[in-house]
Amino acid sequence: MLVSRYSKPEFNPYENDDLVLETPDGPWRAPRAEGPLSARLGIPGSKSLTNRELVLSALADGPSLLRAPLHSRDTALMAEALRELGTLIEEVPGEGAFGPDWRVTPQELTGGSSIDCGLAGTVMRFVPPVAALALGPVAFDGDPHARKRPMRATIDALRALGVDVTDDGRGTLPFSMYGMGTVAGGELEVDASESSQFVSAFLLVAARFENGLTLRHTGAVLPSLPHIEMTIATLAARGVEVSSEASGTWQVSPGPIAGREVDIEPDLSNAAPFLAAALVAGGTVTIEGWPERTTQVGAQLERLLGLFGASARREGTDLTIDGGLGVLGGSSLAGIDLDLSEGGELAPALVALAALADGPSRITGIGHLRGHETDRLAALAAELGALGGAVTELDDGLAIEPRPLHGGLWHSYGDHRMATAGAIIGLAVDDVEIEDIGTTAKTLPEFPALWRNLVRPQAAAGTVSIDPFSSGALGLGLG
Ligand SMILES: O=C(O)C1=C[C@@H](OP(=O)(O)O)[C@@H](O)[C@H](O)C1
Ligand SMILES: C=C(OP(=O)(O)O)C(=O)O
Repeated sequence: MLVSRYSKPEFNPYENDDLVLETPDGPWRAPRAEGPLSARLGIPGSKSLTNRELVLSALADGPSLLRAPLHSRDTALMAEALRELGTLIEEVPGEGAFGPDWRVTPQELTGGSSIDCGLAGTVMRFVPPVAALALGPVAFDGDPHARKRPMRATIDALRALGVDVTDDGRGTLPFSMYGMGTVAGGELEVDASESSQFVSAFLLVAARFENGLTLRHTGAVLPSLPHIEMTIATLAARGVEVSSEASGTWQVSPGPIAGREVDIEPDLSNAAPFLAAALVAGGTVTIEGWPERTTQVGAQLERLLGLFGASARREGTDLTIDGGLGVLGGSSLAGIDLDLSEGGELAPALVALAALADGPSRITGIGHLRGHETDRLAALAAELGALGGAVTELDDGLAIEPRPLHGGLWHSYGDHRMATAGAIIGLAVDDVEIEDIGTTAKTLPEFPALWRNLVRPQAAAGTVSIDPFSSGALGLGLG
């Protein structure tokens, strides 16, 4: 089995001592908020956009430049997977505050490789259809828990397209396939009820199939629709039109995928714990570089945090969430009743807030979170329960009864969003320790440092204020 831990590339993108990456050996004591926040920060690039643009760049008819991409374990794994298939991906100096740009030069795709998917859904779902266009065998495996994530839809779809796949019948990693160098395409049925990524994966490569693709989703539910919209938008920007004549059906004509220069937006879902912190500690948190228009589901945070009682304001490219007095200052958080099927990746942060609210909450439409980095419904219920909370698993979600919480060890299950949910609780509850905070490197290696800055009291004002990334404070240390 391939098991890799993420380690930052040799370059040090940060000229700011506040952003030294922390990788504690033992549990990480979650900082307690000591007063209302007045924080301002930038967030590294979107995982979902970076990994889509890497895939599309590898399939394109010319070179691409990804500006300010995310540098994290999931994107490093994607870059490595595409390199394994022959793509040239180089780091080049750029303007981004969190690492270099990526120049991608597509090459003929070649097999004869092993792909480490880590725990990255985007790698395990997006890369196999690309490998179908390579000539030769390609093996896929990942972390121990990755072997529990649903992959049957990928395996079945590859076979339906005529690709030879060898697996053990469990519908998970590991499996291997034999790419024939070309795929005819045509009609394809996919049950994407367990993950929208099964749809995105085949749409991303479909223009390279000889006959294009008509893909029909057959399952009863389809989660994370904005992520499919994101796939369609990234394709459109490269000249590939995806049409949809009926709900759950998409058509892609064969044709070239254009190389392009693209600015990667900040990861708005990774902004969730930072914005949520304003409701817990009180005061304001401002995220810089918030896009005016985006397909990222994190854009819904303005509305979703409003349900708990926050107010939001946009000034230029800043989004500010104002948590008023916050839980710690004595204001109450409203309980919520929410169908979150569109934005399941926001659930851990929202569940943490719900556990600190004044009334009960129900978050539904997220049964598919059982197939995420861990079974997030079970993990959230267990970890909040262990701190004195009362969280009940529903068929497709969670019911949360706020209770007084106490400190304790919060397990991360190798899941970045479990770790950051624990950090939200730790703002308000003494002695919360996060087991394996390093797992945040999956999408945000800077999390521990950014979080510490967030809650660091500002001596003079008695509030915290961080501004490490504005006005070019972070230059690249690349010569
Ligand atoms: O396509 C993508 O980039 C993603 C789609 C969603 O997956 P699911 O549909 O499996 O929830 C989301 O939760 C995940 O974080 C990223
Ligand atoms: C579900 C997630 O990730 P993945 O891309 O591994 O599916 C997530 O980041 O919340």
